[in-house]
This record gives sequence, C-alpha cells and structure tokens, in this order.
Amino acid sequence: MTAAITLDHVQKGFNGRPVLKDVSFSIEPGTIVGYIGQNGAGKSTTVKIILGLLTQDAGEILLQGRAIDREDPTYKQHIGYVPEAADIFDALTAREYLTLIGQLYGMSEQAAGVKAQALAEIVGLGPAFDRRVAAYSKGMRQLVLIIASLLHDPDILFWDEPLNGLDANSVLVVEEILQELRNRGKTIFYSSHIMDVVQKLSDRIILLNEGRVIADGNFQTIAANADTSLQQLFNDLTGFAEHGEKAKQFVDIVTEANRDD
Ligand SMILES: Nc1ncnc2c1ncn2[C@@H]1O[C@H](COP(=O)(O)OP(=O)(O)OP(=O)(O)O)[C@@H](O)[C@H]1O
Repeated sequence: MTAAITLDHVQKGFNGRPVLKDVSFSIEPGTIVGYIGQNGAGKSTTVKIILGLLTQDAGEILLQGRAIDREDPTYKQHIGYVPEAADIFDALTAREYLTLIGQLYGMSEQAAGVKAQALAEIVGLGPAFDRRVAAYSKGMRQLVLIIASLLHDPDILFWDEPLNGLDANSVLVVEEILQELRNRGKTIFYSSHIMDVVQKLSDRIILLNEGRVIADGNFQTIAANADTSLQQLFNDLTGFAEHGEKAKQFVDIVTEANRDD
C-alpha cells in the first residue's frame, strides 16, 4: 500500500539554528497519528514543510507516494489543514467564509454553501451560521476551521491542536469524527498537548525531541511498562522531572515581597 505521508531524513533550521535535525517516518493510509513534543520542538514546522508553506533544508517528502511539486499545487486538493493560529476573516459570516474556502477548492458556491451549512448544523453552529465570525467564541472559530479543512473531502488531514477551545461536548464529537474519518480510510496527522486525548485517540504516536523522533508506535509499543501514562512517558522521554520544583520557584517569586518595597 502506498504510504499517505513519508518524510525521509528531513532537516530544517532557522537562522543557522537546527530545529528538525533528522526526521523520518512513513504513515499508512487510515491511521490517526498524534505528533507530540515540547513547545518549540518543531511540530508546526514539520506540518508547514509537508504543506509546502516552508521549504526543508534537506530530505524528501512524499504525499501519497509523490514528491510535492510546489509549482503544481493540485496536491493540496487531497489535503485538509487546521492551522494552530485561527486565521479567519472576521468580517465574513461563517457561510461566506466557508463558501469561499469551498470555492478555492474548486466547489461551486451552491455546493459549498449547502455542505458547509449541513456540517455547521450538526456541530451546533447552525444558529450562528449567518453571523460574522468576529462575534464567534474561540471554540466556535475552531469548529469553523475544522469544517473548512474537511469541505473538499481530503484524504489526508493535518490538524494542529484540533481540540483548542472546544467545550467537553464538542471534544467528544470531534474525537468521534476523527475516528469515523479514519475508519473511512482517511489519514489524520494531528498535534496536541493533551496527553490523555493523544493516548486515547492515536493509532500511532510520534514523539519529537531535540529535532529527532525519539519514540514512534502505538501507545502499548512505546510505553515502557503497562502502568505508565503517556503524560509520564512524555516527561520521562523528554527528560523532564522537575515540574513540582519549577512551580514552587515560580510561585515563590510571585508571592515574595517586591524587592524595592
Ligand atoms: N519562521 C520562523 N523563523 C524563525 N524561527 C522559527 C520560525 N518558525 C518557527 N521557528 C522556531 O522553530 C522552533 C519550532 O517551532 P514550532 O512552531 O515548529 O514548534 P512546535 O513544536 O509547533 O511548538 P508548540 O508546541 O509551542 O506549538 C521554535 O524555536 C520557533 O521559535
């Protein structure tokens, strides 16, 4: 079976500082992959390189077995993307925004509008559909972005913190949507800092640390023993054992008398 996403020895640095030192993995279609790592590890950078928004310094990327041709953006028809920062046009209503996105993916205005509205109603955005996005809450914006990433029925989804700002009910619905998409053969590559969600949802977990993949597999495979949680494993593998001490130092400074008193 042709892999959905392949990265082969990808490297990327900024201003001479390496961020991705050597990243390789190959992902089968129909897989939910949780891509995790500390703040600044390079998760968003990886996704932006795969999407062609950044260029790698070295290494190769294949989507559905084909190298990305930046001159020919038709590969983007197969990709859906939820960015980390919700960059949506506040002046537009959800209907206008989603219709525009659908048209950018080659759908007719009519088809995009009908599909977007049907999806919006299911996730509870129906009453707000003709309101400007400027008046939306954080979670409502996130739902708009999720719909925008799916309108053209892509094969591969890249979701950066997809549950950002969602309430507990919406989290459950979106988790189920992810699994349903996977069951229909879609590949979902997402990053999240919510370790219990990643542990529960992912068929495969890839942990990026200091520019390299240091763990890759399903949770049972990468867990050192059956009693550990992904949170604990993450702390162990990234060499972090001082959260209590850091918190204490932080609050000591918050609560100490001002030095110039
Ligand atoms: N355009 C850029 N120019 C310079 N440095 C950048 C640029 N984009 C990212 N970086 C740096 O690359 C590193 C990785 O950033 P990236 O956003 O990929 O991390 P991340 O793993 O997604 O982090 P987070 O979990 O905080 O979202 C960081 O040190 C960041 O400052």
